[in-house]
Amino acid sequence: MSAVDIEVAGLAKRFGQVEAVHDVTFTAKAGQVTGFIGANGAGKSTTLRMLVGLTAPDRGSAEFGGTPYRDLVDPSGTVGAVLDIAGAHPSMTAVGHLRTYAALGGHAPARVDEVITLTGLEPYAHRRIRGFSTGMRQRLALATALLGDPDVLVLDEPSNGLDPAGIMWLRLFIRRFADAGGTVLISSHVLAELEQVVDGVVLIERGRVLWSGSRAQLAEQGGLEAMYFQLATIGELA
Ligand SMILES: Nc1ncnc2c1ncn2[C@@H]1O[C@H](COP(=O)(O)OP(=O)(O)OP(=O)(O)O)[C@@H](O)[C@H]1O
Repeated sequence: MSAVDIEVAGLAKRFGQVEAVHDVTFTAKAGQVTGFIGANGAGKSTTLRMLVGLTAPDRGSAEFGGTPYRDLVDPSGTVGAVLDIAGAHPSMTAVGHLRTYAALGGHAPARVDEVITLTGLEPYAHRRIRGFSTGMRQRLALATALLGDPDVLVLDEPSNGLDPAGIMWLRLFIRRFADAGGTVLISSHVLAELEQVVDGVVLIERGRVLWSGSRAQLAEQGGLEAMYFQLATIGELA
């Protein structure tokens, strides 16, 4: 695994009257899990989509190891993103879906079995996606993102729909990924769940970074929940 930091500088995006992302700057370091937190509508998904070129920013930049996503030589080998779990065709099986994406991405067919094992999809591998629960879809989306054996994972609310065992499994998975040198940027509303796994946190509110810091700095603030409610309230009043 190569060490690839994510560097975001001055990102901004407006949709008509809505300033979804006003000015977002932060770094997510290799070997660390960085939590990206904020209220509904704070601008998390828009920021993550701009990182991987799905939404064009009005201003600012996002780079992976110094290179914007669009200029990466091996995009799927550098960044795996789980941003939207609705994309799989309902009549395909999980294996069929992964084989298609492996072929499209030029990945070895054997990688399909590897990602199925990595994400615990074996029991559902030959079932049609139509009947998948949200948790199964999350695992399939993660498996798809892992096909290229990326150095970086960008995950938007990946624990939505996962049962308690699934949440525990995901936490262990991303911890191991970061401990092996990978970079993880993960958004969530569920503060308690993130607190267990993050090395650092970026808090956004109304499209601006309100606070960012390490796990140790977070502890000085009394933990994630205390910091969040203190600062998010200040942000609302400002
Ligand atoms: N394609 C779009 N067109 C118009 N407005 C949009 C679009 N995408 C996002 N927005 C608006 O931009 C703001 C930020 O949305 P975004 O989805 O980035 O927030 P979020 O922090 O991910 O929220 P949530 O936690 O609810 O997913 C919201 O006001 C949203 O309604």
